Amino acid sequence: MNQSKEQRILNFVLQNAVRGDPRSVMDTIDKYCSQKEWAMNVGDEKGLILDKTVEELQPSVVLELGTYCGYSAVRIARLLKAGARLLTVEFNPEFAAIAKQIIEFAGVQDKVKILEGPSEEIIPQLKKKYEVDTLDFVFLDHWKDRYTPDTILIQECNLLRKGSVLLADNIIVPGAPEFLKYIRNNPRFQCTNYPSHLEYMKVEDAMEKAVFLG
Ligand SMILES: CCc1ncnc2c1ncn2[C@@H]1O[C@H](/C=C/CNC(=O)c2cc(-c3ccc(F)cc3)cc(O)c2O)[C@@H](O)[C@H]1O
Ligand SMILES: [Mg+2]
Repeated sequence: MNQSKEQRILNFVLQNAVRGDPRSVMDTIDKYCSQKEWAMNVGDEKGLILDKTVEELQPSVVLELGTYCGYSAVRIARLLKAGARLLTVEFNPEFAAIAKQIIEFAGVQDKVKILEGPSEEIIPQLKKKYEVDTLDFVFLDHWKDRYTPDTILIQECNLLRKGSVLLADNIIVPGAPEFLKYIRNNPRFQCTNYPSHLEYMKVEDAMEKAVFLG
């Protein structure tokens, strides 16, 4: 049975990155996906916006929706302070297995927990099953039509506090028009747009940051 693209990305990391070095894992994935096979990692340009948001916030509890191969999980986890943790949600078992190996190879596994399943099932379990009080930071990068229902569900589950930050990828491409309308018209969020480019391409994309006002 021939390999998947994600399996090829994993193999390229195992053969070319430096074990225990998150930066080398990120650079190796970016190299493969810009030179060999495009893949939907947040990439190094939008990744910088993600880095700055995490560094500014110094979050203790982070939720990521859409692990995929674990590129942004490594990106986020490498910046987390001692004791801080990233919960990342992925419902495709093959992608979860690949992400687990990439996260472990990067050496950030102690800060990351992959929660396998659909976000609408996982989010209501965060408080009781995963001992979350509130989320300091949420990175949305899963199916774009799930951004809005999951943002509503996160609020219904009382998982946000004054100052919690949401950061959404792909505001232009593939686009999340319904989310943008929802979040920008919601008085409980203060929004900022960050123009950038689609990972590994010269196509325009953007990220949207939304601070919960409580
Ligand atoms: C049920 C809720 C739910 N629960 C748990 N896990 C879930 C989930 N919904 C999805 N997942 C997982 O998340 C990842 C999906 C991510 C979806 N991302 C894009 O579609 C995307 C596309 C482009 C692009 C493609 C083609 C182009 F031409 C241009 C741009 C660029 C980007 O940066 C992109 O993020 C996968 O691992 C899913 O298994
Ligand atoms: Mg994305």
